[in-house]
Amino acid sequence: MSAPVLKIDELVTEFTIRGQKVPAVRGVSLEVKKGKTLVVLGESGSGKSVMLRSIMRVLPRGAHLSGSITYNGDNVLDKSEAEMRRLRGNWISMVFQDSLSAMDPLFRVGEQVGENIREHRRFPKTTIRDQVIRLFGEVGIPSPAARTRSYPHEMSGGMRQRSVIAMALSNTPDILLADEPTTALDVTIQAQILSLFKQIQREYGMTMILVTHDIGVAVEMADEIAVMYAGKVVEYGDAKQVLGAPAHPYTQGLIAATPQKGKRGRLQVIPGQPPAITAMPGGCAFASRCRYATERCRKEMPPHTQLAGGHMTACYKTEDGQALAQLVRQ
Ligand SMILES: Nc1ncnc2c1ncn2[C@@H]1O[C@H](COP(=O)(O)OP(=O)(O)OP(=O)(O)O)[C@@H](O)[C@H]1O
Repeated sequence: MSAPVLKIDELVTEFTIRGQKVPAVRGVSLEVKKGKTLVVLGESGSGKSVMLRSIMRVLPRGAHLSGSITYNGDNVLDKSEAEMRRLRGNWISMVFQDSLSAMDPLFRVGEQVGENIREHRRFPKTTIRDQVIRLFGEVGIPSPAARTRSYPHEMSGGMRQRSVIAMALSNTPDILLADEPTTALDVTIQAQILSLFKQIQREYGMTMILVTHDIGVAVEMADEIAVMYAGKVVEYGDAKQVLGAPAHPYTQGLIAATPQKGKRGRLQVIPGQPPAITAMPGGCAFASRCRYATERCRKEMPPHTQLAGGHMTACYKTEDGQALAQLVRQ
């Protein structure tokens, strides 16, 4: 089995809200293997983006990080800001949902991609220009040489997202972090961008962490899946296991709420809302929405239970289920 390229251990990310430290990420441990895609799945507000931004250390002032994020044997959290600048956009790159705000409206897109190369490499101007044109061609932008001279607002959403991807790839990073990279795009463009990611991954052997709330994207892209709820990973494992035999009631609910090909009938929406980070309950944060919840779930946070094949879940139902299975076997 290949070693993890990136390993996150007990990551806690806190914000200061009205003078109080409030965690948005509450002890996340994850790893991603070379050339593989880890999809982080969960509803809005579950802490997916904050977790991804914690890896890059691009968080608002006052945010506090603890735990460890190991990349190339070093803890990213121990690096100086100068070391982080060398890492960002060079070894680890990020693509955000909103391509318009990812680009400066005042500069031509080609210049912005070129600038990202110049920041990290001492290449002559003409080499950089050629590289930008090559990158634009690679990400499927038609007439790449002409397009490098466009301003962001002159491009369609899909083309602009392609140029953001070109920027993220410009220094052939080891790891690409993508935060809802297709959410703002219409369905056909979404499919094109996802297949572009796959193609790039094959060609560059790149490792990816992709954040999404869309199970369809997870089905399409994931080697492994981490399901996040209220700042914690509640289920983690091989994509086929997590999607095919979801163990956590939240994952089961997410899947039941997703339209499936060839299946008719009403979708089962998960009732209620996730708790706000300022009002986190003591036990399992999903308990108030879970039809299996017991008193114990409301009082104590269930520990991680290992299932077969590295599949993990944090739910007393599974733990009790396993205990029952053991009793039956005895
Ligand atoms: N700068 C901040 N200050 C205070 N709270 C924040 C800050 N940024 C994010 N949060 C809170 O942290 C929680 C997690 O947010 P996050 O953006 O990671 O969720 P998400 O799962 O990525 O959802 P979405 O898909 O809506 O972005 C939310 O409750 C959010 O309000």
